[in-house]
Amino acid sequence: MSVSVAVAGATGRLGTLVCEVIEEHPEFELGARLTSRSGPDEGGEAEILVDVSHPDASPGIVERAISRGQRVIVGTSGWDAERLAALRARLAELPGTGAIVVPNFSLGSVLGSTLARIAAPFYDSIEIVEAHHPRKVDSPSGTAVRTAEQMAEARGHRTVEAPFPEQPARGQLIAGIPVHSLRLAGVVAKQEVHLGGAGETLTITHDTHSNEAYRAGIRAALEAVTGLTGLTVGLDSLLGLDRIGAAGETR
Ligand SMILES: NC(=O)C1=CN([C@@H]2O[C@H](COP(=O)(O)OP(=O)(O)OC[C@H]3O[C@@H](n4cnc5c(N)ncnc54)[C@H](OP(=O)(O)O)[C@@H]3O)[C@@H](O)[C@H]2O)C=CC1
Ligand SMILES: O=C(O)C1=N[C@H](C(=O)O)C[C@H](O)C1
Repeated sequence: MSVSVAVAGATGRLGTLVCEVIEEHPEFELGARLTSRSGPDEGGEAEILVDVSHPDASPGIVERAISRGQRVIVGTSGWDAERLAALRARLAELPGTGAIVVPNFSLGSVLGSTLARIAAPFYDSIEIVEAHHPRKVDSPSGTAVRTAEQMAEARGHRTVEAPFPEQPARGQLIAGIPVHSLRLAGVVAKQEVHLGGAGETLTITHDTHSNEAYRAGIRAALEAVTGLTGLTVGLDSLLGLDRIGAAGETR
């Protein structure tokens, strides 16, 4: 018997792809296509809820889903460290529940952020530039926020060079790291992490050329979520990337 999945944000760019992945997968069936006009109880009978809606709506959608016992996959942006901490605490109050928040379903993006995390302790000069299509509703991107937070943590929150409160054109500080956002026709999604040291720079760039980049990650999250309890952030642990570069890791 197939597992029923409800999709919040089903009419959107990402939601359309999520519905396609579910419909093509032999183990899942699309239980509900939810939009901004759906009622709070719609889709409640599904075993899994995928939220790919809007950063402002996402916390409410996720709270309703976990409180009725659904496994949850979140692809919506806006889940910064503060929101993640609140969700982790909430899941701990509801034993047996589980959610995975995936800032970026693309393999290359996850690898790029992992490389940035590994490099972060070795440089004191770090900036992130992200570019997206002009219809993106938020900035900076969820991926850039997550990358900055992971890099800051890897640095033990040691500050980067040149704080600049009086110079807004130098970017928005996220976890102490300047982040710059571009919104440009012709772009799908791009992130550059720039690191500077004595006599050298290192740039880690990832380009998303089409939403096809998200397909495999969506499938991986769907296949994993029923077996997860508590909060999982990113595809890192599903890909075995979370331990690479961590203290004590030798591979
Ligand atoms: N994790 C990842 O890899 C990726 C994440 N994203 C993120 O996914 C989210 C959606 O992006 P995208 O598909 O481009 O956005 P779209 O604007 O194309 O679609 C948004 C969807 O959410 C619904 N929606 C909008 N507002 C609300 C609301 N208040 N309550 C419930 N549903 C609502 C819309 O319904 P309606 O049709 O009624 O307006 C629509 O179905 C963004 O946060 C984006 O950053 C995007 C790509 C990849
Ligand atoms: O809105 C988008 O398009 C994307 N949003 C996510 C983000 O905010 O990081 C993921 C990806 O960059 C595409």
